[in-house]
Amino acid sequence: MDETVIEVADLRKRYGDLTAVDGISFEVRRGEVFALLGTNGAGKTSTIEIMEGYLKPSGGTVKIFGHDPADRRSLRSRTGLVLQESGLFGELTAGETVDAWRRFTSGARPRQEALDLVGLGDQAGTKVKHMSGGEKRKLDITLAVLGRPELLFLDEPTTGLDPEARRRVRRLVRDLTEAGTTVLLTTHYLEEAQELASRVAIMDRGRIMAYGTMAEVLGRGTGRVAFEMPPGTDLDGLTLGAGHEPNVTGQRCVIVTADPESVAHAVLGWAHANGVRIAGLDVRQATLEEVFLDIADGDIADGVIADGDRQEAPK
Ligand SMILES: Nc1ncnc2c1ncn2[C@@H]1O[C@H](COP(=O)(O)OP(=O)(O)OP(=O)(O)O)[C@@H](O)[C@H]1O
Repeated sequence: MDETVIEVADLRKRYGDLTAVDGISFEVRRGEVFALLGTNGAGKTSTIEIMEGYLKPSGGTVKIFGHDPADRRSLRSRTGLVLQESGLFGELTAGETVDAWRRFTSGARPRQEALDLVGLGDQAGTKVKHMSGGEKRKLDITLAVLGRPELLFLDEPTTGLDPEARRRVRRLVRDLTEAGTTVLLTTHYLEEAQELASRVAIMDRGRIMAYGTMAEVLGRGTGRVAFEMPPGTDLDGLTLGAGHEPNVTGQRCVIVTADPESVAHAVLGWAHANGVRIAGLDVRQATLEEVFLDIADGDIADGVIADGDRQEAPK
């Protein structure tokens, strides 16, 4: 199924003279985790707040399930939000908080099930004001998924959580998407985005600099293929595409490439055909963090990334 849940077209947001969002376009499809990433001040929060219906765009359009996000009434029961700043009441316990939200959430999960989802099962009786920052974050997530939303906005959901709690949230996100929930995720933990997201947009200074499937975006960075070979091996027969120069130090050969899988195939074919025994073959794709840093450093500047069969140049 390839149904569009969020459609953003030529979106702009200006604050006085400052252009925070500079004509961006992307779409989020049903059942995927879409990561919206970016440098500080890139315009992510502005974009998300427009998608959530809290902020008016200066130009362009956003559609959520085909509706204007400002039409909160049509969307409230279908979307869940985890905002950066939570609005919990200190005097209520975790259980009372869930009960209060259950009253105006149709089809809400039972209290215990909701608290167990994020590992707060033992803390139903703890007052919010006595909870740690991470525990409050977990409660925010509980409330966001209470009504089993079709679309979940997770704005830095794991900030302040310990590694075990972050793992639990990752598992929860995977379970939710397996059950058909669409997730729009922002995070500064790029490993987390790489693990969870099927598609990604990376923003810098109001524009989208990289957009596509995770594999397409990772393909923009530089990976490498490295291996050991017997002394005196002749590399002449190893045919690699343009721009791929083997770098040999002693018995070790390193090839820097944006397409490590194709290069590894070529190396294995060459070794097999020439009876060369190679060892320690190491094929490494760029990480999302490396691609992100290239963008932040201005090394990826044109920003045109294929988005599967729908080729689109992000504006
Ligand atoms: N209400 C506002 N009035 C004026 N400028 C604003 C306002 N909100 C955001 N900005 C500016 O717009 C730009 C984009 O901000 P935004 O919060 O959308 O970025 P961000 O990508 O979420 O950043 P971060 O990762 O640091 O949270 C920044 O330069 C910010 O200072």
